[in-house]
Amino acid sequence: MALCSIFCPRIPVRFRPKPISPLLSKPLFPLSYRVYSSLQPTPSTKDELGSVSIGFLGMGIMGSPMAQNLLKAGCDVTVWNRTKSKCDPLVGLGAKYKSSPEEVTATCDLTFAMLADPESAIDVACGKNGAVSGISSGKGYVDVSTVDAASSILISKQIKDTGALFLEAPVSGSKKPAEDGQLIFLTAGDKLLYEKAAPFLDIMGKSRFYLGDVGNGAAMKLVVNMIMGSMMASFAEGILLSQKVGLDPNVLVEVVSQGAINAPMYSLKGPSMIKSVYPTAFPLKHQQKDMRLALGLAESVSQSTPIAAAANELYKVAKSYGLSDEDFSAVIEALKAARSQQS
Ligand SMILES: NC(=O)C1=CN([C@@H]2O[C@H](COP(=O)(O)OP(=O)(O)OC[C@H]3O[C@@H](n4cnc5c(N)ncnc54)[C@H](OP(=O)(O)O)[C@@H]3O)[C@@H](O)[C@H]2O)C=CC1
Ligand SMILES: O=CCCC(=O)O
Repeated sequence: MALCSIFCPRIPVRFRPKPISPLLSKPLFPLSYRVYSSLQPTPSTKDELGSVSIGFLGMGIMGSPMAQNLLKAGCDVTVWNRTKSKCDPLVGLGAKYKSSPEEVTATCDLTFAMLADPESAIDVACGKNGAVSGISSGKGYVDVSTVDAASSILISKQIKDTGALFLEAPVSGSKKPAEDGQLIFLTAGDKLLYEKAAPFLDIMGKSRFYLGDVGNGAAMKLVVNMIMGSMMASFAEGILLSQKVGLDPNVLVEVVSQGAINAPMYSLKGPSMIKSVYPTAFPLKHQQKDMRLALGLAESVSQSTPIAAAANELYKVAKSYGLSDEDFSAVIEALKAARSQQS
């Protein structure tokens, strides 16, 4: 297929009609699948999909279900995780296992990485026995971790120095959307790799945005999560205030859910927050990391973000209370402690 076809205009994902059913909304072989790479024929059948060997690094809350969806769709998946035991369920489902990121990229055409933070994303890509050591020209590396732009650019440079292609593709959506293949990919980097990875992104997600140069996907993700972190902190304040003035916080959640400020997050997390339980979907430590990185982004362009700065302090307090691995909705505990200290 001619390379120029990669740049043929097509309907941006965000302008596509709303899906009628999950099956209809997620065809296994979307139109974009026709555009693959200059190096390989265009896959168009399930067998051809399985002929691209996929690597997946990081079997955490997000990485495991994402890799599982690729397996379920018939992909040839090889997994690696720092803590090896987390690969066992995937191997049980048919995944192959390699003992280092280097071995994964050496054997796979296209490798995804879903790691905790900038430090781990850089180490897994660029460290000893890292992805860079095994990757080579004709292959691709897609980092779906949430990191800052500088870290992503560093990883991109090292991957591209080998002749391989790089795409950053952090995701919006949490544990359940990851399980349901309903993530939103915020991609940037090599356009050719974006097209090459598209059918696989479409297995794991419901939409994807291509945002241009490496760093733009990271920045978009951080802005989105900065908003989310502030929303959650504000919601936590509201729940506690409603209780303190004698209102039923469950009714507050219901009222919020019917109005213009409704967000699925409130109905999803509110009832458990009221019961002081925080089943982890998005770990609080990662939300605080994202607030910190978003504040750094804001500082780099002298943008004032006082609301996010205040919310970040609450996540830091919650972390100091040992709530790092709880869901980020546990930020409410930081406000409870402040309240009990005052009274
Ligand atoms: N959970 C969520 O709702 C969402 C999370 N994200 C982002 O996705 C990324 C992953 O999140 P999530 O799956 O929830 O996180 P988890 O904490 O569940 O998983 C983190 C992964 O990173 C690995 N890891 C951590 N430190 C290192 C290291 N030093 N070297 C090698 N591997 C390491 C962990 O390995 P090990 O098992 O050995 O600890 C694990 O595989 C984060 O960037 C997060 O911000 C994005 C959207 C939603
Ligand atoms: O980074 C985590 C995002 C969680 C979400 O989008 O629901």
